Amino acid sequence: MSLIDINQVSKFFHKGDEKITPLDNAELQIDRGEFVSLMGASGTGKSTLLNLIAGIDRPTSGHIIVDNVDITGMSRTKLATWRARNIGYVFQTHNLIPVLTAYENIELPLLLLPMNRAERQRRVELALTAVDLLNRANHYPRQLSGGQEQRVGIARAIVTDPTVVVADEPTGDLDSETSSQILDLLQRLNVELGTTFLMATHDVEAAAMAGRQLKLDRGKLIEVGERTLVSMHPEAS
Ligand SMILES: Nc1ncnc2c1ncn2[C@@H]1O[C@H](COP(=O)(O)OP(=O)(O)OP(=O)(O)O)[C@@H](O)[C@H]1O
Repeated sequence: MSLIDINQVSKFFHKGDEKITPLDNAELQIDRGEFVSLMGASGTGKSTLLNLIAGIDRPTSGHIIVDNVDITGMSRTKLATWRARNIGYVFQTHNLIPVLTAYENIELPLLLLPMNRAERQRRVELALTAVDLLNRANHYPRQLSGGQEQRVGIARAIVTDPTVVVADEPTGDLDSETSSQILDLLQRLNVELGTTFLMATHDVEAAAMAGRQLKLDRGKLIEVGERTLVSMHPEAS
């Protein structure tokens, strides 16, 4: 069975008299260890899809199953706990807390889990090492470059070893050189840690580096091009 199963999912919004349908009986299956990119014109519903998979929003109809758990009918409280364990979220603007150091920002999601301090420290140091920022652990966001801030955002997303990392325009705020460094980092984490990624992007080159490319068009998810082996972690089943 797939790691993520989007089963006949629809999502409607009402804007005044207008009914908006970002997802219309959409179908998608993602396997463990895949790196999937998601393109689509502005306003087609990419963020909506990521938010549904992350349990931040709920579908109007259909089912979302993540790692054998149907999250569609979960209560808000259960969903919050589930999200803390299973979802890493990378934002366009990294959303770091300015009064916390890089270390403390990365530690934050672990405080929601039953975990002692020593284990938290071990995980934060591993995540800092993974994004090559161990020497910036005690810096505040304002003391970091844009690319470093995004690397802290990525470390915060992977620190819980989540089932899936959703990334919404992770390079949208960065210059092209820093963008390609961030994309290299995401790809390395996918290969080395086996992390499953779903990344929404407007950047054709960023999308192309994923092993599997999707496009969201009129409420449906369409496969673009061939699926390559790069999208599959060698140890993934
Ligand atoms: N909470 C909401 N209430 C009403 N309409 C919404 C809500 N959230 C999103 N929408 C609408 O749903 C559509 C899809 O929005 P979404 O942000 O998912 O698109 P997107 O593809 O991520 O866009 P972009 O590439 O510009 O970030 C848009 O028309 C948006 O205005």
